[in-house]
Amino acid sequence: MFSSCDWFTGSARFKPSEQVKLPIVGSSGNFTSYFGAMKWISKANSILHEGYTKHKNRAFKIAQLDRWRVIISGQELIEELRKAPDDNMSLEEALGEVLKYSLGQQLLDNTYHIHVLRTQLTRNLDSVFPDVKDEIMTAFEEIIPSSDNWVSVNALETFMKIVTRVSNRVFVGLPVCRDPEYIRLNMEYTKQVVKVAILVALTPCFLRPLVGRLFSPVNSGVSCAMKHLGPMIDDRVRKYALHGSAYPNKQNDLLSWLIEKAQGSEQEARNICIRVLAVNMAAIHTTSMTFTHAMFHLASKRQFIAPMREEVENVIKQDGWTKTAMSKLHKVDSFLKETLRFTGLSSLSISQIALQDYTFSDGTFIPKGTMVSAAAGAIHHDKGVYENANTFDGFRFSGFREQDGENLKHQMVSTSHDYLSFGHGRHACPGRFFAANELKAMLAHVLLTYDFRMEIDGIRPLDTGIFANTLPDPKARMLFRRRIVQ
Ligand code: HEM
Repeated sequence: MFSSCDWFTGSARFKPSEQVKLPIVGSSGNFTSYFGAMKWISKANSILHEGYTKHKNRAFKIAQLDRWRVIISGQELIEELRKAPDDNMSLEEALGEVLKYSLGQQLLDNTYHIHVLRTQLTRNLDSVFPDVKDEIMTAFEEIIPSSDNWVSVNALETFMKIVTRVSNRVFVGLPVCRDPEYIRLNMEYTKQVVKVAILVALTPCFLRPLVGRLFSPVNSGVSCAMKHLGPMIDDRVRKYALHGSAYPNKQNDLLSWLIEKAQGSEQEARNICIRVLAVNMAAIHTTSMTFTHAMFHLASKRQFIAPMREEVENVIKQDGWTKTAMSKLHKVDSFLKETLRFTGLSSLSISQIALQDYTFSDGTFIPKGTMVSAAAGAIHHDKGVYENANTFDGFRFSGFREQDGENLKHQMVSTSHDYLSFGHGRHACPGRFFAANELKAMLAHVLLTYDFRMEIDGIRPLDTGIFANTLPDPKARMLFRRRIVQ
């Protein structure tokens, strides 16, 4: 039986799998565990569901090509995992396992950009909202013109372009956020990093550095980003050095916030570009796939359209297009949260690697070097956790929010041990407040501006499962036309 990371020759720091004394789900013999690991690529969701059904609220292990992964569920274990200190259980280490080869070690060694997202980006949501709204209106009108005739578009690609523009209005500002080459760079960079990460996961450990060197998109991505951002960064760094943080005509965007927080060589334009690309990577695919999933649900379950339109019209009439208005869109928020519950992007969450041997309070022993994750997808579809869990109920959470004292708990951004789409705890997604705001504004705009339907009317396209991810059909098309108000 293979040990963690002995996919041909593993790293010595990982202990043999026999020390992970847990029930196995899937195959277990020497040959069959590799077979089981191959099955993980296309059948991860059903393997996880089987494991959860048999071992709910406890731990089990599954075979992956390079290691065993321990899967946990239940309030106690999940709360314990999220509270475990970073020098015991590490997200960076888990991400670094593959991303260090595709994305580079520098981002993992210094994560100040995450702090910037948690603080400046989130605090500035109010002040950047007019830009977000302006970019949503302009991008939609240019990319999906609201004509009297139906216009057919590839949904995922179209939404990704719009999300890239809108996000980058706040990341780097005008005019770069509208530059087609810059948009393509950010869309392709992410795809390339994910492809290389998958290639790395399928490669024997000793060859991984070589695969990273040959295929990592970092150098070419940074060269292209420098063309668009380099002179702007140099100019801002100069002004910042001369006048301090309140220099004249300072733009209120991620680029400025990064420059202010960067220390030493991190202030060099090339290094700032690496951070901007990394934030785009975390933001664009997650947000655009979530929006695509939501639109596929909405176009195939049309009963949710009229109540959300009414809500948006009422709230905008009262508060205008503002961040405050977005926080009052309870039905829209609920619909997006239900999308993340029902078709979450990943069936796993809060993945961490044990940096030291760790024993959970129920006695589950996790040897150093073991990857541990929570069974998010299975929890989200557990009838014991969510009533009618296998039914998409767009207003499930807005209903709860009407009850006394329940308002905040059921917001899209509120994480918990049974809602894990943004992770949970210290490392919960730092961009989720921005993402929720952007997604709500986009959905509200679409509801008021367009009539829309699936190309095959009323039928939600099938999702694709790869590893533990649930991706919306990348080929599916949607039709849009100017909304006819009845
Ligand atoms: C609907 C959209 C999004 C979803 C579903 C999502 C989901 C997640 C999840 C599940 C994690 C891992 C948390 C954990 O393991 O505990 C994460 C981490 C992260 N997300 Fe998001 N995310 C979204 C949007 C964004 C956006 C818009 C940004 C940036 C503006 C962003 C930046 C990040 C970063 C930097 C991390 C790593 C955090 C760390 O290492 O501590 N995400 N996200």
